[in-house]
Amino acid sequence: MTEASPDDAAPPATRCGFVALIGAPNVGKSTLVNALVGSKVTIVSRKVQTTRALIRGIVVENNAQIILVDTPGIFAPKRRLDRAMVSIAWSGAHDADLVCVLLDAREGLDAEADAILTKLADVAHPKILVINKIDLVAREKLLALAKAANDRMAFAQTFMIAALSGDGVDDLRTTLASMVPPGPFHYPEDQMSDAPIRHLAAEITREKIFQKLHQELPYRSTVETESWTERNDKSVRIEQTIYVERESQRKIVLGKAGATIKSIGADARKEIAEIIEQPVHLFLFVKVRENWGEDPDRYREMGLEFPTE
Ligand SMILES: Nc1nc2c(ncn2[C@@H]2O[C@H](COP(=O)(O)OP(=O)(O)OP(=O)(O)O)[C@@H](O)[C@H]2O)c(=O)[nH]1
Repeated sequence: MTEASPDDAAPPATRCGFVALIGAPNVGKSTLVNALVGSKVTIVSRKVQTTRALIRGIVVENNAQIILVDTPGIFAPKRRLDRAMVSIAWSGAHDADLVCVLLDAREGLDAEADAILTKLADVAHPKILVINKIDLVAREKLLALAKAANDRMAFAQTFMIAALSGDGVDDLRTTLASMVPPGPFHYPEDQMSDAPIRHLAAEITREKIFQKLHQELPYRSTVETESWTERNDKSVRIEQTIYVERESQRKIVLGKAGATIKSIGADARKEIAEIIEQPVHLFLFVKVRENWGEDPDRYREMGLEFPTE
């Protein structure tokens, strides 16, 4: 009879860690989170700075749980809201086990990328260079960019990917899984995102406002889920408020005879219903709140600290 070695009895070794994605606005962080997770967890938009709060995607790969911290694009902060976004981005980088630095293959080491690399010198965690949007540039240019970035800063690894098509994303996922530290999973295995579903539903409505209104306005609006009621027939009644800063903006969101808000609501309802796999009744209200950008409560709702400076 052979005796079982202690190893046979031990559970399989797991790994778990936080990976911060850092990069200039529009570099493709949200697209990458979605590609790594394999399901839509954060909103993606052609406009810059759509990601306000710290939304995580969670990936399980080869006995490892990778918790992705999708930070807002880093940029020179002027308004209070912008400063809150920048400060949360950097706290994400310092708290994470690994940092993925994203560069846009087309933009290369432009002023924004350069500022990020300078700031990253203070972050002690291993850094991985991810050059995204490789579908848009020639191979020689990519190699030159990889070299220039590595000359500038020591990266543990360099990846060239196209987050949109998924090219190179599997390799990156496998590498991240091997690099996060050993430890138990922080979240149940089937969880994709810890963004509360109410928050995700508000993000979806905000995404629809972006899509319908191609102007400055969406940056001046915020959406909150006020109530979420499960009904006996398995449907959900959701009430959301869209805050804008001025009456003129409220009129734009409503549209002629309410046409714009109706169409925003119809699109948002459909997508929320698909995600929660339940019928949804969505009620949208538009309220004017002057200077909501200076109201601490609105920040709390978005999961941001209110900067006091
Ligand atoms: N051609 C191409 N476009 C991409 C790729 N990845 C992302 N994009 C596009 O780049 C734009 C910005 O992507 P996002 O994922 O919203 O960028 P982000 O960095 O999260 O932006 P912020 O939230 O504003 O910081 C979108 O139009 C994407 O479709 C890629 O691999 N190739």
